[in-house]
Amino acid sequence: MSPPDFGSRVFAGWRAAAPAWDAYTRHAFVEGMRTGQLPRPAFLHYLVQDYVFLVHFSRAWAMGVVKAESLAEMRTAAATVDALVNHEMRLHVEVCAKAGITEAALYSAAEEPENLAYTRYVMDAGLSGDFLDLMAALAPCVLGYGEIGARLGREATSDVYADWIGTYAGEEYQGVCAEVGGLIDAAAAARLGAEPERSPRWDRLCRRFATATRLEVGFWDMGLRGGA
Ligand SMILES: Cc1ncc(C[n+]2csc(CCO)c2C)c(N)n1
Repeated sequence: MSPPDFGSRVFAGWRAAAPAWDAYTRHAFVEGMRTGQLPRPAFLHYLVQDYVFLVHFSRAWAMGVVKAESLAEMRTAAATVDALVNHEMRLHVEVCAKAGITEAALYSAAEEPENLAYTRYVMDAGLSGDFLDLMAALAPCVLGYGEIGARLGREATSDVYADWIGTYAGEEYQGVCAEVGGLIDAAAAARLGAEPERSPRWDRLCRRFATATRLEVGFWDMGLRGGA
């Protein structure tokens, strides 16, 4: 079965040009969640780092509010900041609390280099570019988890990581992906015209997306290391 495009032609084009896409979405860490074989210490290490990741990722979406050039772009970016800081980090807080890790400990966790590299890369894409550059750096994260969640929702053979899988396989998150897919296509059309692939900016946007995808692979690698 071919992976979902979330209604976005631009995402489909960026994904096709990202050599590391399968290494990201079919990483051993993901496979470990699918089968339930992922060691718990690796998952917890990932989750603590991911909490800090989401703090900085929220800042990046807040930059989307700053860089927006329409009210629709501003609304989606502002709603995502709200969803992230007020709702989505709850999974992390609740799972970690059961393992005796407090939210204060999460907030002050030292960032692993792979984590630091990824979030600051995304921030820089927004700082040095426009809204669309920022979206190209954010897209692998948002839509990649949508793709991984949808597949694991169908293919998981264990319920050990059902909370995580359910978060991203669920209708609510799949709806977020469709919204972000629409936002990306509209943002590209507004800036690059009806055939974005023919724009002189296209290759650079593909490279941004491909780099963020490589950084996702590094993030999973870092997670696995935590189980050692
Ligand atoms: C390393 C890493 N990559 C992607 C995500 C997924 N993610 C990040 S923000 C968000 C909500 C919408 O922006 C989602 C689904 C993650 N948690 N950690």
